[in-house]
Amino acid sequence: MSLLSFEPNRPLDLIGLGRLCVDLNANEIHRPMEETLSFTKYLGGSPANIAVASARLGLRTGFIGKVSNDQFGRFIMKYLEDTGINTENVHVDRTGAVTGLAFTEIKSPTECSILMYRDNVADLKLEPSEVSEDYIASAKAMLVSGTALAKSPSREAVFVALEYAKKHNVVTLFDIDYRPWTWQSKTETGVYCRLVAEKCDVIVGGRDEFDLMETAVGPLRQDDRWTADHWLGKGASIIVVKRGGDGSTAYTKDGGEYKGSTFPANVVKTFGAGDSFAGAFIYGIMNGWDIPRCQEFGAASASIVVSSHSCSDAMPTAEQIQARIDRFRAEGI
Ligand SMILES: Nc1ncnc2c1ncn2[C@@H]1O[C@H](COP(=O)(O)OP(=O)(O)O)[C@@H](O)[C@H]1O
Ligand SMILES: O=C(O)C[C@@H](O)[C@H](O)C(=O)COP(=O)(O)O
Repeated sequence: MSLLSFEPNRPLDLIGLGRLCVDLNANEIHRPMEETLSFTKYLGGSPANIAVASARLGLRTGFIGKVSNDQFGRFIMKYLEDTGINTENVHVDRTGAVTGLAFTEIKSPTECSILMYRDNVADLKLEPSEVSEDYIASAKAMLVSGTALAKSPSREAVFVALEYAKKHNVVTLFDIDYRPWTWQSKTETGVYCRLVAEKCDVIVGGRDEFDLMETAVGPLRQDDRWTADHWLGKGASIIVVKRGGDGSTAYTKDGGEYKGSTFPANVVKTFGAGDSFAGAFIYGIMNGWDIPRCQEFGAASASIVVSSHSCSDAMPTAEQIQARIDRFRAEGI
């Protein structure tokens, strides 16, 4: 029995839904933000990064979202198009909303932080009526980012998209993607993420993100097995708990439990690990690989991205990831 069943003959493999933003990554690394003078601009936003990863890996990728009607919005649209991501369901805001910005501080390979500017952002203005049922029906899988639930109308747009996905047998993937900015409280986050998690086939998150969903309604357990059993019991097929440099554990509805390790990296910064891991992991499951191979591919991709300055630009091709795996097998580095 396969864990997930992807409809054949759909024009798109994967659709991402959520924020399309801009990352401004500090050029002078190993300095606090206060002393940083210049930044390099990249496409950003977790689901956007995952869509780029997916397209680089050769999946036919589309996106549902909204960008600002300004230079940043046009930069994002062009980047998506240049990367081969279908933008048919990406709307342009007409209300004067802005692009969300993520300034990144790279103090050391282990001390990285993000400062987000997310007031009146275009991505959260996505209206339910702007989500195309036909577009969703044209894909095999849809990835939803938890941050898209932070405010209405984007929140309702996510639920509408999930209804369409269910109706058309589109496999649903949920990246909890907790970003404290734009949420009112952790309880609000946990409650809405729970409502989405119980509708999804695959749930990916850090231990702290699963904690957030659990503590909204119960005690702090921090028990991966409990977490997995809970969400598998609600109907999910695959749960992945990520633990940074300690790797990941995946649990499957057929009773599987798989520990995924990491690859050595010359870490420049730690952000981007999760998005690259998710993109490559999804590529693996869409190719019908077993879970340990998907985790290995995800971890190898993450080791490449954390060794680079950007997230989106650094997303590797399948050949680059395979070369990373081969090198590790041959040389142990
Ligand atoms: N310092 C690191 N070195 C090598 N691989 C890493 C490192 N940090 C994370 N990874 C890889 O990326 C995956 C996801 O990382 P994680 O930090 O948990 O996600 P997120 O960025 O969403 O918080 C990990 O399971 C691991 O495979
Ligand atoms: O998600 C954002 O809006 C910012 C990202 O583009 C950013 O670079 C990042 O934090 C990546 O997230 P991660 O992969 O979960 O570390």
